[in-house]
Amino acid sequence: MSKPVFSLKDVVVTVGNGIQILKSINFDIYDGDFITVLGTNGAGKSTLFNAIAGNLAIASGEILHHDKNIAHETAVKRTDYLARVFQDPKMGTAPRMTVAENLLLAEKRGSKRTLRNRGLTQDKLTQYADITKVMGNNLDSHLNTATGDLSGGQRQALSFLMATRVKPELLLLDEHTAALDPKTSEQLMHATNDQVETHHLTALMITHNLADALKYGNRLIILNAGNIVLDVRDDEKQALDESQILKYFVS
Ligand SMILES: Nc1ncnc2c1ncn2[C@@H]1O[C@H](COP(=O)(O)OP(=O)(O)OP(=O)(O)O)[C@@H](O)[C@H]1O
Repeated sequence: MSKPVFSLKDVVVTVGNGIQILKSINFDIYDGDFITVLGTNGAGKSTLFNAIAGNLAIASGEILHHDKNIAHETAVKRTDYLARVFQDPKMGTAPRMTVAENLLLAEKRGSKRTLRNRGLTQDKLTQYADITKVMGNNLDSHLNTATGDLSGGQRQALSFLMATRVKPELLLLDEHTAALDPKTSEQLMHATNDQVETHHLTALMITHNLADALKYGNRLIILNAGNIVLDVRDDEKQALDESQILKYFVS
């Protein structure tokens, strides 16, 4: 196996009273891994994402990005190579800007973000119509619509496209379909999987949907009480069923 893109080495996160909410987490993320992340409420899934993204300081350990320890890099610096989509459709998009303007802004990830030179040429609009169309939810008809006027599903699809407009080395999907109705959620999940496969994205996806966690991705991680209690890939993951997974959901 090639070298990992990211490695977590003995990562510990504590809160004020010294309680460890992540306890010596170790795992490697390889190029093209699509890892579904499960665990009970309070298991530490969001904390893990916050630690990787730099929104939460780690107490000890290392987070390596191509062998460089980034544990002390700011969250903003880490957006040069990481992107995240949140559960809340209101996060990740600017509500008063149009869909096209948000996509243009997303192209500036890693460089200074400004819309001074808006650059929304006809070519760009055609390109944006193509990339939004593949999400399959009519977002392509709303390129000039203010983002705040979109449905939750369209807004999440836009957040996804923005997070991947400049291909991140790691995409963090933080229950990104959880706030949507079942049909819209399933539709976005399909589109997500298509995009991950088409663009060979490397992604971690938190979900409480066991069926999705089993169906999608090449690898599955289960967290419990701040520990990784299961980390399986490929055939071993394929062989799992929901009842086997539920055994790891102990509180
Ligand atoms: N800043 C904080 N201060 C104190 N406790 C915290 C803090 N952040 C998280 N915790 C606690 O750490 C534990 C892990 O929380 P976390 O949000 O990572 O869990 P989770 O697996 O994402 O849960 P959920 O599925 O409910 O979103 C919880 O017990 C939570 O209360």
